[in-house]
Amino acid sequence: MTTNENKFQEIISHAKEYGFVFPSSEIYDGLSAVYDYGPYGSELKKNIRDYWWKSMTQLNENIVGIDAAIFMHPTTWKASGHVDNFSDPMIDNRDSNKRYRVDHLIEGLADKLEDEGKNQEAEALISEMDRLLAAEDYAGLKELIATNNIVCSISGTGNWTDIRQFNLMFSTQLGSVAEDADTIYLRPETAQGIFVNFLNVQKTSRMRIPFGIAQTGKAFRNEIVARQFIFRMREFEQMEMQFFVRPGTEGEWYRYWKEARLQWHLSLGISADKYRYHDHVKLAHYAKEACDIEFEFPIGFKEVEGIHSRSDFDLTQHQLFSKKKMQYFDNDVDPATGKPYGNYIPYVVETSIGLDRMFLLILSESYEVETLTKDDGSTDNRVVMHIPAKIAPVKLAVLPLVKKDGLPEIARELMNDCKPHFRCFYEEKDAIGKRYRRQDAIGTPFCVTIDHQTKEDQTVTVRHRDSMLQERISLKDVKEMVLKNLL
Ligand SMILES: Nc1ncnc2c1ncn2[C@@H]1O[C@H](COP(=O)(O)OP(=O)(O)OP(=O)(O)O)[C@@H](O)[C@H]1O
Repeated sequence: MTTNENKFQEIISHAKEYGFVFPSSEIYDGLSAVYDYGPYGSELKKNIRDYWWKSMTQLNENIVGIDAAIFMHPTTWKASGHVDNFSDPMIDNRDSNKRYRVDHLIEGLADKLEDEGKNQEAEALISEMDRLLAAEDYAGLKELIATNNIVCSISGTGNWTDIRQFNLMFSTQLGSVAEDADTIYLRPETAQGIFVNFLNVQKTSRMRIPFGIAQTGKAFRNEIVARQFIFRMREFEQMEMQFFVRPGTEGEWYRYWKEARLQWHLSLGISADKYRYHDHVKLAHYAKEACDIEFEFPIGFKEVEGIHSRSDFDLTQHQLFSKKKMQYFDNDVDPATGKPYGNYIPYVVETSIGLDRMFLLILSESYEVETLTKDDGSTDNRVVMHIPAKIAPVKLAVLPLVKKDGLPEIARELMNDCKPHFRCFYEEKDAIGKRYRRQDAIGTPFCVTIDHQTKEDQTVTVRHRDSMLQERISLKDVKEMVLKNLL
């Protein structure tokens, strides 16, 4: 295992040990690529979702939110193209019976070439793969796998089947009697709930173009190669925003959101050199332009968010299949004609980020095993999660130094004062150093210790997670100090 793979495994263990993420139904040995979030994980996940929601809806007056159902009329998915097109080319190894996504198999070789410093060869391989995928040339792709001697990691052989398409949607039955029941799908993306509600939202919120609709919620994909922890799950959560614009302005809005979304990531204090854009060569069936924002996970640079210029594809399709007009009347005057722009189907620029992937990004970026040198020269390790304060599961730990002498009462009073404003944690048990370490491991940015001096001068010790520096501040200033750091 490489150092990075080790780090990834350590993060997975840490996430479980400290109540961030558990395998789903673990007592039955888990369910592949499905995970549950524990006490600290569910707080962190909620905080990331809230941070996204606020930045999209509260800070943009022209973006409103919705919360659409997971089940949708089955025709939705015919109109959107998912029934016919939402599939990945797959290939099976005849000796191990293991199934691979073709792009993952080829990317695996490209990663290996990059590790060996053969960057040009890796780039050539990826660009040839993109070309063949765009042309849907499956014989060509199989040939590419063969000429590059790509073998199955289990059997070690290149005994491959032909490449086939595999649809990723989960289906189920709506209705109680099997014969009458309709096949419906668990939504594979949240976007379609926005498109079918486009006019409901536009009319009720009296939005004028350009405007956006944001939504967070579960999506389901029967991923064939589901691995890498919460990076690729079968049930996951998306945070999507569809921005409706006048045709002809989509290029400028695409560039705007491409930049704005990267800035959102950087606003969490994550270093810019951990990010890069990946512009798509092979475009999805609806896209005019598309790119991914990639982050350097311990398993390499990978997509965390997609920005897609989707043209008027989705609304046009829904108009066609539902026979309901999906048009907008624009009474702004076109300077070229001197007349209103009139009726049209808006173009759409979408930003789509996986909440679980963003969660993994935060874990990967925050996790550190620090070696500390003690006064006597010996060393010790501390595991610390440098989670940005504004999304940390717990913001403040309140720790009376001892369980007596009136200190718990003062600590409880502070808890009661802070609790309504942010998540606090109270603990009396164990030596103070041990308590600090437990808070480091879940990423609590501030610990406050109430000691005997507090009774005399109303001051407390604040201990900062990242620097481990301690300072004495007035008891009455604690709440404001924390709040200031959450902005
Ligand atoms: N199986 C999954 N598990 C977790 N998150 C996912 C999964 N599929 C997609 N996402 C998240 O949703 C976002 C938007 O979905 P989109 O359809 O653009 O992904 P995608 O391009 O199909 O992803 P990938 O190429 O990794 O399969 C992705 O950037 C990712 O963060």
